[in-house]
Parts: sequence; C-alpha cells; structure tokens
Amino acid sequence: NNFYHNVFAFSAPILLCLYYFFPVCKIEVPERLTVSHEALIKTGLADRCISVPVREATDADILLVHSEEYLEAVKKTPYMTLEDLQEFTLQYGDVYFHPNIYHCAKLAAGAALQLVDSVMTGKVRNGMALVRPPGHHSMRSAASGFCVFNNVAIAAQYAKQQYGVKRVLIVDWDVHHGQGVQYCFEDDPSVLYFSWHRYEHQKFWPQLKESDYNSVGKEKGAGFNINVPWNKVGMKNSDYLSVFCHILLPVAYEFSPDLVLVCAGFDSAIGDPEGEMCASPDIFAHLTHLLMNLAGGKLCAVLEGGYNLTSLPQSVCQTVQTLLGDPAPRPANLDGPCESALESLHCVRSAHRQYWSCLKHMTFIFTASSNNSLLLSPAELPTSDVTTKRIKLAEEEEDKLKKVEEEKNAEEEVWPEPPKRVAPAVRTALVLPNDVACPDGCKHVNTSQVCLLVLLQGCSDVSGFAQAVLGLLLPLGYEYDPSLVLLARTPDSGLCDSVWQQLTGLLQGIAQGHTLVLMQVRRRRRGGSISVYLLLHFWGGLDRWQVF
Ligand SMILES: NCCCNCCCCCC(O)(O)C(F)(F)F
Ligand SMILES: [Zn+2]
Repeated sequence: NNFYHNVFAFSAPILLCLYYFFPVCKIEVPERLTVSHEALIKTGLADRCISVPVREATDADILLVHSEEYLEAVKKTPYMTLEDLQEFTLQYGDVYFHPNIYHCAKLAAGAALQLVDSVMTGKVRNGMALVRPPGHHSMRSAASGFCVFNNVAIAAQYAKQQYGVKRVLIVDWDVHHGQGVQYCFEDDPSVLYFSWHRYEHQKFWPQLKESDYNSVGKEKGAGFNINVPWNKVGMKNSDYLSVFCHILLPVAYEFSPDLVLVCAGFDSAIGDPEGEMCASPDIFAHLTHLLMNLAGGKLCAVLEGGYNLTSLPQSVCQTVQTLLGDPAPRPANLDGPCESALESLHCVRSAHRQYWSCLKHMTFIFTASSNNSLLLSPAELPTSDVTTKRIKLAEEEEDKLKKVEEEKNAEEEVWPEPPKRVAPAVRTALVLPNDVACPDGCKHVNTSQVCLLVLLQGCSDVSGFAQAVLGLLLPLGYEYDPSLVLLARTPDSGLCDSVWQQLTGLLQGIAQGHTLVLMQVRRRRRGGSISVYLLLHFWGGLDRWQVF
C-alpha cells in the first residue's frame, strides 16, 4: 500500500502538469464515433447502407476553401513537439492539435468528398459521413472550435467544380454557428447557407455579432445567408419545425438547389452539454425527411458536433433511418414555438423579406399568449411597441416558468427512447383494374385499399405552394398529428406534376407515412364532376384522420 501511495503521490503532479500544459478536449472524444457506429450496427441500419471508402482530401481539395499558408502550417503539425503543438494552437480559438490530427482532418474532408461523389454519380441516393474532426467553424486561414478543415464548405466547392452543380443548399442544424461556412460563401449566391445556433444575444460561443439574424450575406450573396439565433436554451421540437416550415423550406423551394449538404451536428438535441436544448432525437427524422424532398433527394449529411453519448447515437440513427426511406415517427407532442423562437423567426423573416418572394406576403402576428400554434396566423402586424411590450411580458412570464422548470429538473436530463419505426415490406399499393400490370415495387391490391383526398386549389407557383403547403398545410398537419393523410388530385386542381410530387413527398412526414392517394378514375359523360371511389384503408386503431 505504501508503495502505491508513493507512486501515485509522485506521478499525480506530473500528470496534472501535463494535463495543464497539454489540455485534452473533454467533449470532442473518439467515443462519439464508436457509439454512433455501434448503434447503427445494433439497429440493423448499417446493414441496409453501403459503406463508402474514405480517402484523404488532396491539397487541391483543401485549397478550394483554405489558403496555402494555412495548409502549409497545418502540414507541419505532425512533426511538432508537444510544446510546439501547444504553441501552434494558441493562435486559434478552442482547438486541440495532435500529431495525427492533420491526417484525420484530411480523412474527414475526404470522406465528405467521397459522399458527394457517390451521390452525384447516382451510386447512392443520399448518405451520411460520420467524421472527426468536425469542420464548420474552420476558416480560410484559421482553425476554430475543434475544426481544422471545413469539410462541408470543401464539399460544396467540390460539387460545383466537379459536377457543375449550380446551387448548393447547406443546412447547419448544429447548435453552434458555423461561422467558417458563412465567411466562405457570404458573397456567393450559388450557395445558400442556413444555420440556427445558440446565441443568447451574443453571450454564447463564438460570441460573434455576425452570427445574428441581420447577417444576410453581402454583395451578390445578399439574402443567401440565413442565421436563426436561439436567444434562450431549451428549444424544443416545435421551435425547430416552425423555423423549417416558416423560413427554411419556403426559401429552399424558391432557391431550388441541385444538392443539399447538411452540417449535421447533434449538439442541438436534448441532453447535450453544449446546446442545452430540449429537442428529442426523433426530430432529426423529420428535419431529414423535409430536406429529402429537395434537389431530387440528393442529400449529403456530414457529422459536426454532438457530445451526449446517448442522444448522439439516437439522433444519428433517426437521421440514417430516414435517409433509408423509412417513414418518420409520430412527432412528440408539438405545442407551438416559444416566444423567444417566434421573436427570432420574426426578425429573420423581416431581414430576408426583401430577398425572397415567399417571405414577402406572409405577415404574421405572434400572440403573447402561451397557446401558440405551429401555425402562424397571418394578420396585420400590430404596432411594434405593443408587440414588444407583450413579448417582454411573455418573456418575464416564461423566465419565471423556466426558473421553476430548471430547479425541478436540475438533475440529468432524461427522455424516452425514440419509438421503433417499422417500415412495411411493401410501401406502396396501387388500386388497378385486374388486367393492368402493376409497376415493380408496388403491390397490386384489389381489396378495399388506399385513397386520399386533398383538395388544394391553385397553389402551383412556388410562393403559393410555399404559403399553402409549407406555411399552412405542413405545420397544421404536424400539430394535428393524424393517423391518416388523404390526398386526391383532380385535373382542375391546377397542380403540376412536380408540385404534386412535392406534396406527396412532404406529407409522408406525417401520420408515419400513411399516405393514401386517389387519382382521377373516371369522368362522367358530358362533363360534370369525376366519379370518386373512396375506399378507406383501416388499420389498427385509426383514431384520427385528416381530409383537406
Ligand atoms: N471556451 C468556451 C467554450 C468553447 N466551446 C467550443 C465549442 C466548439 C463547438 C464545435 C461544434 O460542435 O460546433 C462542432 F460541430 F464544430 F464540433
Ligand atoms: Zn456544435
């Protein structure tokens, strides 16, 4: 015993001093990848994916975003002593360098490029790169926030250069602002960068003025940079969905990207020590689903942050399962965005109204009452002082509630395991006359099957579609949370094929994908309305269904 005491007593100071001089990052740890990968294997999702080999990004790849001097400096790090490495990191903020990080950073960027190749060549429809170190904070000539090379920014430039992609949408759902991506594309109208991030009126890292909603991009890129600051913690599923329905999706449809890249950071999920948000892991199934309807489904998700080793793998699995086409789970109880989120939403829309027609028309009031709904009721905007006072009042009210809430659950956050999502063997049924061959992948049924009714008059232009479907139908559908969605198309609905396709795609995010469609079957002689056969398909407890 004596011996051990002496040894420990002796070695402790040395360990402490090493730790002090050469700090090791406590949250950006290797286990983040191993637990995520293990979860994909355990859930059987890995078997349903093809694994794409990684490669090292070349100098040319890295120089698409970073400067020569920065690349040359990072190239030297493998040969540095620990002291030199420590010295090297002091010039940047919140970065940790290891002799092997240059190699890892090239693999992380190279992995993102391999994913872009696989998607752009049609080898796969979409995919996800699980990488370390992350990328979205790193800038042209500087590392930042655990990031060395900007994986997603390099991927965007690479897609434009190698595949002639005209428009790239980058969605950054990590809880930190990817300032590196913003700086890279802020004058570039071919890349639309959208980021929400914990901001708390510039009190939260990286504490930049340019992370606020009024940084909209510059010169030709004005309008192509969208920042949604979260000025409070505890944001929930409703807050995230509201911002998607009322800001990101309308603009994304108007932008009409050829490729969607996601800075898939999962520190915006519940339980994360950095984000301190309350959105459940299954929300990423909905966010992913909503983005999959863009760019013909060409979507590359690249891991950024995510530090809770329980919610991170859950969120990764929810994302991958949706990329595989499985229907999203029922959204957990949506009750409408909080005051602070609504205020941010309002600020972002006003800042971008001049750049996007879909934001021009919709004015909306955010009532200070607590029963907000996902649906923002269009109305004349009240005079600002009334609104501000009402918001202040609501915020004080909310802060009081939040204080109580915080006292209550000061202990470790807990949340239910995301629900099992069983995909039916055959996802599509067709009601066809017996003598008609059934397209492959569908199941021929002639019993009482699926028909849906949605009557949407004339919303075929983008801003009409944005308002009617994204700003009304979707939020309402999510909040109503039906077990069944009925869709029908009649020739006079004026819906062109692409709008119809978007509609059926988007609405599959509701009712766990139970989407029933009716096409016109027959027109009675001499005009008149079509003859409609509504054969209801009941399964289990069909407690609620939705007819538009
Ligand atoms: N000194 C105050 C705390 C600094 N905290 C640094 C947070 C870095 C976040 C990195 C990330 O999660 O955004 C990424 F996705 F890049 F990994
Ligand atoms: Zn982050």
